[in-house]
Amino acid sequence: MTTTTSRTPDAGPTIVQAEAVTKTFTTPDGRELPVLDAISLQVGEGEIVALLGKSGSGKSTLLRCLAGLIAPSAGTVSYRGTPLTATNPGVAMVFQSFALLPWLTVQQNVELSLQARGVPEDLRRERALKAIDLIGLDGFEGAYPKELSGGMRQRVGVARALVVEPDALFMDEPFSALDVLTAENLRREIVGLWEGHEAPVRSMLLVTHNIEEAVLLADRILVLSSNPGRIKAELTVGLPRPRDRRSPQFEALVDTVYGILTGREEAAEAAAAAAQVPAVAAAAPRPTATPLAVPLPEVSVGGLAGLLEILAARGGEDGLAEISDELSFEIDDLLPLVDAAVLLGLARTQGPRITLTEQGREFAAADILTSKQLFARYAAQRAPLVRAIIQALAATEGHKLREGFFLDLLRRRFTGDEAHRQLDIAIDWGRYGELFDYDADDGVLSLEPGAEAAL
Ligand SMILES: Nc1ncnc2c1ncn2[C@@H]1O[C@H](COP(=O)(O)OP(=O)(O)OP(=O)(O)O)[C@@H](O)[C@H]1O
Repeated sequence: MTTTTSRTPDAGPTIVQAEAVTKTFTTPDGRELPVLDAISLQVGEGEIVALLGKSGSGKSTLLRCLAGLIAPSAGTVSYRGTPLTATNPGVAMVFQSFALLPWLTVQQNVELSLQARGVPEDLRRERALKAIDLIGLDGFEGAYPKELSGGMRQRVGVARALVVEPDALFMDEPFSALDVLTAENLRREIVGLWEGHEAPVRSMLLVTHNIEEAVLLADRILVLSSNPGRIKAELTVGLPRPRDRRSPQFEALVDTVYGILTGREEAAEAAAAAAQVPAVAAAAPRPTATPLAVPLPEVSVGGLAGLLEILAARGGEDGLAEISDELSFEIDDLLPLVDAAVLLGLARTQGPRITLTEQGREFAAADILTSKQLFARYAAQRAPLVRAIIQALAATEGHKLREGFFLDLLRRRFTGDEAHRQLDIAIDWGRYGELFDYDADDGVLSLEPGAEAAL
């Protein structure tokens, strides 16, 4: 499937273009992992574009393909009409991790980009000082990264990208390692520089998993779906800047994007309505769902129970924006918890609202023993990895298996770290439901008596 996106209505000529970009990685055991599927997009002069998607949807991979840091498996990336054969010459990057060299001063770090481009020393100095000044680091030219706060280090990251006066500034989660206030300040300053035409760039592409950040900054938002990443939706943000997070239009757009990100559940509801069965049943994984096709959301049982209790206390239904506001979380932080509740049939979502199901109400109100029994049933029936572990242990003499068996299977789809995380979550869920146990000393999983009855 090829997805082509349009451009912001008044964007100028195209700077970077992707045509049917597909990227497949090979996992350590030689399996193919499709991450991007035939993505086409354009970034034009005068626009800020945000790439939004859940963790693992391939946002960073797409950004790196567009920057020419990695080559697509198929499809083309062009810079001003010329297909890339190496690093994109029109792009400078800002990374989440700042990526500064600790043994160089602020000024030397900033000059580095120019040195790499062969700019003579006196011009390097002049341009670096200008960029440092622009981003508010005047007076810190001689400081080393370790002497700076996180926010100041990221300013150096931005100065180092701006100093080359790139056609396109690419930013990969640039604010997510910063505290809330520092991140907000830096966002506003970057938008200020963009609006005032002081930043020497013609376009920006921002990777983020933060919905509000995307709505705050972008002219256009591209939402990526996962497994593999495709462009699921494109939205033009027509709000005037500076944008007010509290305005009804802003909140409505955040809600819309949230609804798109959780569209999976809406599709299930539509299917359920057509089949006249309860939406929860339709939202549950089909019997064919495998642990590789339906990963477990990365949440603990405690976190999940917390969300359900909060919802129960709010009458069983509320808007996710309202819940996250009250808890001072970003709405995105709630997403894995919401995914887990939906996967287990404990809640359903409709656009930006979440509602407890009957099972969810029962679980939230249960005493600890009952909640363990209920959880065991939901996890065994609806969480594919938990189900697969019970079935595999039940089929083995002695009802024991080494973790390596499951890790090998998981590595067919996930990287090593992800495979371990998936198994850790399944063990957390299985232990809580007293379905199986895990001995960390010898890495062996064993079935608890009676666990098969939960299947
Ligand atoms: N070099 C690589 N080799 C193998 N797999 C990779 C490689 N780089 C990324 N992946 C996998 O590709 C998928 C997408 O990763 P990517 O970092 O692009 O997603 P993302 O949307 O940016 O995620 P996040 O928001 O968590 O940073 C993941 O499953 C990841 O493990």
